[in-house]
Amino acid sequence: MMKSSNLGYPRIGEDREWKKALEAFWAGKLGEEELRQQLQDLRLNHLRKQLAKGIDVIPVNDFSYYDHMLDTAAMFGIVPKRFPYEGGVVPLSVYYGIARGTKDAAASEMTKWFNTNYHYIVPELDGAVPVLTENKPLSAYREAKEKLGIEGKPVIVGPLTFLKLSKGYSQADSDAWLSRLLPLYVQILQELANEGVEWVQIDEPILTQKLSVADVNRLKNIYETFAASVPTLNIMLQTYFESVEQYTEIIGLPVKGIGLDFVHGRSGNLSSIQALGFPENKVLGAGIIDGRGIWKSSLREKLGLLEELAGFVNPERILVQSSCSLLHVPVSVAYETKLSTELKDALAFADEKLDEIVLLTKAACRNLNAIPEEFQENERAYLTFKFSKNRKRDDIQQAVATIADQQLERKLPFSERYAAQQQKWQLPIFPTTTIGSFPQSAEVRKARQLWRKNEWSQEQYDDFIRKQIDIWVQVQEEIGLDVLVHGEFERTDMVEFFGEKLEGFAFTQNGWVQSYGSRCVKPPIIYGDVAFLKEMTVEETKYAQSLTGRPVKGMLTGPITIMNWSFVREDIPREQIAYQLAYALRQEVEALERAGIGMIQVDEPAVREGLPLKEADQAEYLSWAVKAFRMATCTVQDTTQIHTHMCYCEFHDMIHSIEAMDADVISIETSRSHGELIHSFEVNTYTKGIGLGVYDIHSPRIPGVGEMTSMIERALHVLDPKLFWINPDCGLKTRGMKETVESLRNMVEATQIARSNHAATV
Ligand SMILES: CN1c2c(nc(N)[nH]c2=O)NC[C@@H]1CNc1ccc(C(=O)N[C@@H](CCC(=O)N[C@@H](CCC(=O)N[C@@H](CCC(=O)O)C(=O)O)C(=O)O)C(=O)O)cc1
Ligand SMILES: N[C@@H](CCS)C(=O)O
Ligand SMILES: [Zn+2]
Repeated sequence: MMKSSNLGYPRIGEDREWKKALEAFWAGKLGEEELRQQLQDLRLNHLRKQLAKGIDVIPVNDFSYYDHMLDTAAMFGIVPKRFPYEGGVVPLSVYYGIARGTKDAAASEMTKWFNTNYHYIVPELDGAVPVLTENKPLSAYREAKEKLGIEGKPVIVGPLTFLKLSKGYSQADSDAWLSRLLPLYVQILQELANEGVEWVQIDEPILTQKLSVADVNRLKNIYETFAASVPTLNIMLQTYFESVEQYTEIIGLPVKGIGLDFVHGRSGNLSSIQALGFPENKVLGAGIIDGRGIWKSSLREKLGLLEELAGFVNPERILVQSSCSLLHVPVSVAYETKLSTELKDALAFADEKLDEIVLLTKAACRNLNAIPEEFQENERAYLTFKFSKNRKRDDIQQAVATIADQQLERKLPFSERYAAQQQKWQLPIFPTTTIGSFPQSAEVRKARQLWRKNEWSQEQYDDFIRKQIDIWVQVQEEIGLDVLVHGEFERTDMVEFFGEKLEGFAFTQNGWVQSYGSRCVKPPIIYGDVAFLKEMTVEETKYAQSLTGRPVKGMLTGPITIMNWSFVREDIPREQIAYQLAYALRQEVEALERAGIGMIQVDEPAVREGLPLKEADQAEYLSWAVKAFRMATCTVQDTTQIHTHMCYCEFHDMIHSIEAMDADVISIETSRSHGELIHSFEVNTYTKGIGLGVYDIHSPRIPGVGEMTSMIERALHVLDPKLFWINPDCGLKTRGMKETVESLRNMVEATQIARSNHAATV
């Protein structure tokens, strides 16, 4: 009999109870015991739900107090030396200190989890002596069994993925590190086996990337060690987000099951199975329901896929499951009351995906060749949406096709137009600026809530936003920043805001997804052709500019970021969606320019995240991503300065594409990654303006002048001082007013020191 399985369930809760509990705890409004109790209630609810839906193999230890990579590091006692830790179970204060920073110690780096908008905390191995501080998977297993009678499947981040995503060690030390970590993993697994655990899911998403010969040997060593140490335990070696590289080596590993993604890695994994078969003695975790998209599956098509797989694997040994953890999708469509029926019927969030898994498993168990009656409603809704006329705008498709064929270039090359811009703006050396958003205080959120509920008129709300702009323009002038921003107070989120104003988007009321820590986003849904309707940002930007003689930067979110941070339609190529967005944004860029705004920032923090995991697909993506950015920005005058911003990602493998975007100035995050990223932008590789992120905005900690000065000095060793700007790592929307002002004052002071140190040389 085929069985149903899940790889992970969203942590945040139906009403973001998780987020609220964490933030109340950090604010001192909830004690540790209460926090633990509330989170346990939530965790058990998630398990109950999966049980009630009929999932046979339910994951445990997929829950976290912040992030699963941080949990794994903490479980091994891997705590950076700058935190007060003397061994044993890592106290919650230290755990959250690593994630968020403390008064005395900077937070650990945070970066994107593969190609998703989820961010993990990067373990710092240097100086650590790993020990097993607690067996978290075992506690989670016991809890599910004792409280709910569930025979859970503990989920663990696999050793190779953990090691490859950690930092603070050299490649040459990889084997030494593995030999330290492996005994701890073995101990965890042995304790699980002794407890009678049936299945363990070991997540190794790193196997979707091409491994070196040495890493393949490490992989073999890891799983051979496990097989020898815990022969009775069924290990499901779980991969996701793409097809696996080195299929032959992977299926040859001595594990009981292998989980493959047949959604995002469908063609690669399927052709591997077709060409090379699948071992008779192994279970196939068939990830056929999209764990990171929101669209309903055609169950008929999925049953066909299962049938195909059953041609290679005995159906008795197939687990029907999601393609990855459901962490990346909202909890349930049930709470949506404002979507059109046609659209709502086409959606499946986590809970609905579990239903799809169960339905498919049942149908497959009965007869793989017969389409059951329960599938009829699914097929009707799926096809109604697929062929809906509400999704097409011929005029947009036409216009985009024409522009995409044009030469998308600024009139002058960078050096000439930058000189013209310098002439126009007369900025000092090392100009200071911020990334766009200022604190989204409780007051700002409250105002928006009142307006949304029609308790405030449009006029009242607009007045309120103008007052915020007044306050912050004045603050920026007082602090002495050179290039100001209006503060983005009118925006819920940098993507949601634009989606709300463009045609082709829909919005959920409760479609929240965890982005990092307690911070969630509500990605819009691009369901149809995208069209510009009316000016989106001109009013507020123009108003801010009217208050000051200093330049105010217009602030837009770029086409690739809007696309990558939305849930997008699957009936046309992503490239076309990007061009439609670029065409719409070009109209906004031109409107800002017409309104007298001479610096325009088009944020693209999500370009890296969209980079295909397979090297062979990357060049094509980068080529149309660059083209989309240029399409949005290339029509401005020479003296109009185009800025862009990127954060929390690796840049080194796409630096030439960033250069090709041809923005005049890029501001990047560097402080959270402790300055490592700056080397990607060294003088010889990157030749345009660079704003260095000199402090971490995700931490409540106020950075000192000294530490920012040394960061600036370090960067000036490798960057051209004439092209150098100074800014925080990212937008300041998550910070309070007091800490923002103090931090920015320190930043300006550090800039003044740098200016006097370098005045003679620039
Ligand atoms: C820059 N980043 C972004 C990413 N992805 C995006 N889509 N957007 C981004 O900005 N990815 C990478 C990084 C991740 N960084 C962040 C930073 C901050 C947040 C964040 O603060 N999220 C907020 C939600 C923002 C929002 O939509 N706010 C609404 C209010 C919604 C709400 O909670 N309403 C309350 C009532 C009001 C109240 O009492 O506060 C309710 O419904 O109960 C708004 O401003 O109106 C968060 O709270 O997590 C995300 C990613
Ligand atoms: N302009 C945005 C960029 C975030 S990546 C902000 O400042 O919040
Ligand atoms: Zn940013």
